[in-house]
Amino acid sequence: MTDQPNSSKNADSEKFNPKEFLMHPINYIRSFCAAKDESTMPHYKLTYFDLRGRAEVSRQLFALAGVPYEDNRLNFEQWPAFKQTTPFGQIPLLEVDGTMIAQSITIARFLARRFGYIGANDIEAAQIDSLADVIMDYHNEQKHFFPVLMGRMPGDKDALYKEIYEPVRDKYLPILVEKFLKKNPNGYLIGSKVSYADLMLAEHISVYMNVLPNAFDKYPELIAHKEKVQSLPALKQWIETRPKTSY
Ligand SMILES: N[C@@H](CCC(=O)N[C@@H](CS)C(=O)NCC(=O)O)C(=O)O
Repeated sequence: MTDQPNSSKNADSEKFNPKEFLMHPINYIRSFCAAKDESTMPHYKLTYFDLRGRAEVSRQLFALAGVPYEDNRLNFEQWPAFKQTTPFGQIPLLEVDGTMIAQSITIARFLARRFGYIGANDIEAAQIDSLADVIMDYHNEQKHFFPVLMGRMPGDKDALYKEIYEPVRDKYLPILVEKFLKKNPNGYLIGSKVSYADLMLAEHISVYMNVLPNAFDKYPELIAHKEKVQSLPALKQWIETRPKTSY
């Protein structure tokens, strides 16, 4: 997208046409607003590998909000050169009209705030942020298991499941179930609308269930939560049509 077509489009859309307005006032106002929205919409570019991984929650937020973005997926040959251009040498990276924002949870939180997936007020937002942080603690405590589970690193998957995954799972997940899901009749972690923390949790359950179908048998509430979140129409459509990757 260049500046030139946008600015001329904007100028055209701002020329008031009284005849058209009197004939079709509602349509006229609608198309005026649409042209204005399009011309002022930021350009979003989200760069990551061709994986769901740390970019998927942000991609899901774009899908839920119906906001267009550039889903830039690098292959491993492209990575070394791109790495030099990033603030911290890692991806995901979000560019908003060229300004770089790094760190997956920061990106997700930023989009959630912009698009309205971070609770109904600042108290709910803080609770949702704390849940996102605790979900990251949970991921970090079992980070040596995940690459082995996915076959990316050698190791005894069954032994690590018992030694690392089960204790970490049973330390964190009951808290999410008992203190949040069971207490909220809306079926989300917090409040009455899906949040980016719900997306983080549902994505984790979904990735693990593909490889470990019985991993959450003890926690049917988490499976129900994943189904509820991933059945939201815009999200369902994204999940059905997104590039197919194992995680
Ligand atoms: N805390 C960072 C971690 C980012 C991270 O570990 N990115 C990995 C891909 S998942 C990466 O860029 N690896 C390539 C490298 O470090 O050269 C975040 O959540 O964004």
